Amino acid sequence: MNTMAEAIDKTTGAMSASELAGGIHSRATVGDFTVADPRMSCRDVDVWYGSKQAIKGVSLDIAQNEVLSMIGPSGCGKSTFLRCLNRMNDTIDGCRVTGSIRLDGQDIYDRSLDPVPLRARVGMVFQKPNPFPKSIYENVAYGPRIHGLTNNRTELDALVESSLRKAGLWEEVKDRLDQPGTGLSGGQQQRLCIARTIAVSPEVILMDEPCSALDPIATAIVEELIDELRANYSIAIVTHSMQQAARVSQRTAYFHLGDLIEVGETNDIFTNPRHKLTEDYITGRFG
Ligand SMILES: Nc1ncnc2c1ncn2[C@@H]1O[C@H](COP(=O)(O)OP(=O)(O)OP(=O)(O)O)[C@@H](O)[C@H]1O
Repeated sequence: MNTMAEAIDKTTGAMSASELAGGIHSRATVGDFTVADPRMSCRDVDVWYGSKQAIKGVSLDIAQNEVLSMIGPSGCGKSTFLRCLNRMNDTIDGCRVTGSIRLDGQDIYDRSLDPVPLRARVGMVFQKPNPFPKSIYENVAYGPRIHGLTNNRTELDALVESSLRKAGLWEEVKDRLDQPGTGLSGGQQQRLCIARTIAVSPEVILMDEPCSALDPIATAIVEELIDELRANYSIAIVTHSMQQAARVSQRTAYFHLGDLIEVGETNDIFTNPRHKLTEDYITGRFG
């Protein structure tokens, strides 16, 4: 719990009534967490694993056509917050999410909303490439098939091709579409997973340390791809690499012990952090 003096010191905006009354459970975020034209809007999001609070009152927008990176020391809640954005936390026993998360204005936690189509609209790419034990073609075709996105084999073939092209993998696999996805290199497998995500027409792509299992060359290819994908999607990426955050993202959010400490233009965060905790982290004094 912060002292009032600390809380005021860390606050750029007005303090809420509950904060003034001493009921502070989260640190106020430094920087503007809103954007003019949000694709996703999160407000006062708390996440609990049983009695342990992993995310504390986080508010954050994700813009159209931006890459937002989420950084912070291990255990600060980056992945937990990312998983809230497509209700992946629903699958974890004892995990409870409160607050509001909207996609194009729609509350994604509304009881009437089916999380399965939501996870097509807000797709996820994981740390370790996880192709299905099926052919390259089937890895990409699976989603469109279960979501009924195409009417016939010709349309499905075209969708598989366009998804693999957008993921920058088509030229490398077009002559072996019937071979197992698991037979590709790590970097190719990750691009296959990105193609699989793209195939179901997402609006947002969540990436949880997508390059941590890749070598530097495969990382560079995926980073280039992330930049290209921004033209069509909103992307939120969790990364341990500050260099990667600086290379791929336009805005950066710094988390610490479940709080969103600071958010702003990536360049500003890395060259002129406003919060001491952000500065300590990016200068390597912490984390
Ligand atoms: N399934 C779970 N059950 C209980 N606690 C969990 C679970 N997943 C995460 N936590 C806890 O929630 C907190 C935030 O974890 P999270 O994995 O979101 O952090 P992170 O910033 O992504 O960490 P890292 O960078 O190490 O991946 C940690 O204290 C973690 O131990």
